[in-house]
Amino acid sequence: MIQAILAFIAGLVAHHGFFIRGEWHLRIEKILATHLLVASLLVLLMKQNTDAFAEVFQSLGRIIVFYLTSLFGSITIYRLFFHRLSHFPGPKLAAVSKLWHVFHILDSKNFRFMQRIHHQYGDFVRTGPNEIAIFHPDGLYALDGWNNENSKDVWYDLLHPMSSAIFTRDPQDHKERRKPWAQSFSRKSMGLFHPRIATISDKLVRCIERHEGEATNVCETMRWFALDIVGEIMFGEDFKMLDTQINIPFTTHRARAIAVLGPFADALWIARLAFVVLPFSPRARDYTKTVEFAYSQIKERMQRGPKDKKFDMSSLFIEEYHSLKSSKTLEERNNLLAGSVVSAVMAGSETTQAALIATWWFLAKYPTHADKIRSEVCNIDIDNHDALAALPHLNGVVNEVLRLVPPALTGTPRVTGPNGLVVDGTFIPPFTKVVAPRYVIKRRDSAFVHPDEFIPERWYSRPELILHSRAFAPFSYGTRQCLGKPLAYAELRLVTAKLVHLFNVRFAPGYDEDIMWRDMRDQATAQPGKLMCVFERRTQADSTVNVNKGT
Ligand code: HEM
Repeated sequence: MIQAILAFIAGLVAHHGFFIRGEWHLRIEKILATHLLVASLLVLLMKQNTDAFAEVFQSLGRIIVFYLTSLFGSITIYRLFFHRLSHFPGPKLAAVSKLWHVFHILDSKNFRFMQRIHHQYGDFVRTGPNEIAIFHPDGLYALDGWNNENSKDVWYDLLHPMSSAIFTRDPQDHKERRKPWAQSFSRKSMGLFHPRIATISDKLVRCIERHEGEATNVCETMRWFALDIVGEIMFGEDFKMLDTQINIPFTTHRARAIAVLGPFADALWIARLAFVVLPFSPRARDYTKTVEFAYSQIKERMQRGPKDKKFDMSSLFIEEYHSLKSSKTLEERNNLLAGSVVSAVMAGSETTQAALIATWWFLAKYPTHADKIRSEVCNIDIDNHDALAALPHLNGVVNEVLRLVPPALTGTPRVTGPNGLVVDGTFIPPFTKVVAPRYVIKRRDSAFVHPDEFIPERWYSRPELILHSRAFAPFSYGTRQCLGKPLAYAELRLVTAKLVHLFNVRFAPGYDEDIMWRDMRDQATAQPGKLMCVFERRTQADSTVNVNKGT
């Protein structure tokens, strides 16, 4: 009996003395080890009083049951009735444990799940024990707008111990780490990159021409393009995927590694626990291989120097690596270098790839928009980025795609500052995890008229269809906004303009156009489902038809 009482008290102490305070996701190994150690000590102690192992393990089992009952009982009661978020609406089980959310998004469809939650519970919903999802159109600005006090959530320890501008949670470090990225995408650097992006877009054209008139796997082709661009910009040399039309092994490892993020991104400790317990599991190996690939590329680049003396992002990361020699250890610098490369490869390809796939879905579905772009590009130099940036319909299409399929579908969680956060009169207490699900917010009818419809004109000739411009923000706001935005826009404009100019596009015969939506996964970035299209080279006659139609 005394054992049971002590175990019960230990459960209460563990909750109120430890788990209720601070962050534990990075100490999961220690928590596990400590519990195993205590259990072993208990076995040794009990073994002194009896020789019967069965009796010892029976007692241990009883202690564990009492300990866990009191620990989780205390957690449940506290979270349901005494937590400062208990007055927010939301599913009761979500308030008790994040596992409830994880269970509902095992299919990696968090963006759809969040939409259902919003419809059921409104603008501010408790989606986790210490988490509020903000669906109000002001949500994105409230999280990242200028002068906000919010910080990055534990999600950003995803690559720990690796780090980068994207993943560092320390505001001062973040400021410093942004510098090489900002320089990479400055006007001057972009001026050097534009001709190289144009060269790779020509490779894309040739790649599509090889399958002209046949069904093209758009997801695969756009993945090759996006990764070849990253290779070129990052290392001064593309991965030759458009040339060979073969996936490098990295793509498979990466796809399997990020699949873990679909259900577990918001419960990072589960993924960490699984990696600790099963370090040789296929998923853990995929993650390791993904990181190893990125690291091997940068090490090779360090040894060989810049390719043909071309400027690349690596030169800035390598410069940063050397400049930190006196302030960081070798291990820290290696972790920063590897983290920066992994971040660049992921952020630079997964996002644009998703937007490009969605672009071809919309243009195959609504060919009149392709015609409108054609009429804009027929008299300009398509490789001239400034000229493309000035075309209203082209940019309307790009923005409308980013609105309806934001490459960061949900994500970018924050923690409110010491003064909490007020959004539309609702006070969210200090140190609460907050998330503003992009996909849902961008489809709110209080933000956009006919929110589910594809209307590129809203971005130039029909501004009355935008009710709440702050709900857009596909690249986020403020000091944490996307640094790759100039590169992303350059790719999206150029590929859309060039392919539309040269090809007619339609869905492949027999292709079910719902598949891209139905199979879309939310794995930190959007992973659209399969898209099969036919690209047919345009002839002079096509152009004449369009001119006659006045498109
Ligand atoms: C359509 C394409 C893209 C979209 C929609 C997009 C979106 C975003 C968003 C929403 C964030 C904020 C993330 C957060 O707070 O955690 C972000 C950050 C970032 N993105 Fe992008 N991105 C795109 C392309 C790119 C590209 C091509 C690169 C460069 C290789 C890039 C580099 C970055 C970096 C470095 C950050 C971190 C900024 C910071 O925290 O200071 N992105 N992006």
